[in-house]
Amino acid sequence: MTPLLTTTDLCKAFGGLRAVDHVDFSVAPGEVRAVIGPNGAGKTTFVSLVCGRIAPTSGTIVFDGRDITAMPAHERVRAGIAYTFQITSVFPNLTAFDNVALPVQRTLADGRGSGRLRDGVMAALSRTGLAARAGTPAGALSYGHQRLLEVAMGLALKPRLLILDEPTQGLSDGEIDSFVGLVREIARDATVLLIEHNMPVVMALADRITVLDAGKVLAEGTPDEIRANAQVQAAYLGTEAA
Ligand SMILES: Nc1ncnc2c1ncn2[C@@H]1O[C@H](COP(=O)(O)OP(=O)(O)OP(=O)(O)O)[C@@H](O)[C@H]1O
Repeated sequence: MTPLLTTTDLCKAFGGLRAVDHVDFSVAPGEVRAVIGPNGAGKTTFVSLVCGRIAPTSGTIVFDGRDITAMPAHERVRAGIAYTFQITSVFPNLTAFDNVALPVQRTLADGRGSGRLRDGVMAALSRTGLAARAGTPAGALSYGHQRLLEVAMGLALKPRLLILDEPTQGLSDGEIDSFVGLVREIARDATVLLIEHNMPVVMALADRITVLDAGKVLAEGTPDEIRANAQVQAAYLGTEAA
């Protein structure tokens, strides 16, 4: 199957530090791919290169058959890549509805119809379980709901590739369970790239896992293969995956 996303020999250096170091990476359409690794392994830098927030030092990125290495971030959004940030990035003074309306407007390039805008916003809020909170200012939502609102903002773009950077950080156990259900639902019509430290979430959701360590791909495989990989255990998993 033709991959949806491929990086070839992708590198990002910050001065002398190789944050992403010759990464060859490929994701099939429809896959949920987890990217794991110790703090500072280069996970956020890697997905920032994919979504265009930062430019690579060298290497290429191909999305859906197109070389997007030099494409500006906003065009990548239009091409179907959505990224939810590690740090809460909602506008606290706007309602949940208005936060989601911002990205929905981008998908309605012809600017037609407030009905379509409302439908698009409410669809994204409903999928994330936030429909009843449409009128609440985002800053008044719980932390967990603000994280879900970010996912709703990403979903509103109708992405083909949704990148979630540590989405369960700060969520309660109950919120994490609903989040796992939400990602399964999202994965029915989008490819998901998930950076996640919570190993039970990774093992529950990922079709395949890529392990980064010091900017390089240390291992790649199914959850079972990664769990059984001695090198990964030594570098990262420890007892967490037990
Ligand atoms: N803008 C920057 N300037 C300089 N160094 C940076 C910059 N961004 C990241 N780094 C460094 O690059 C390395 C990789 O960082 P990155 O945030 O990608 O790791 P990570 O795997 O996402 O870590 P974490 O799990 O802690 O979020 C780290 O050593 C970090 O300090």
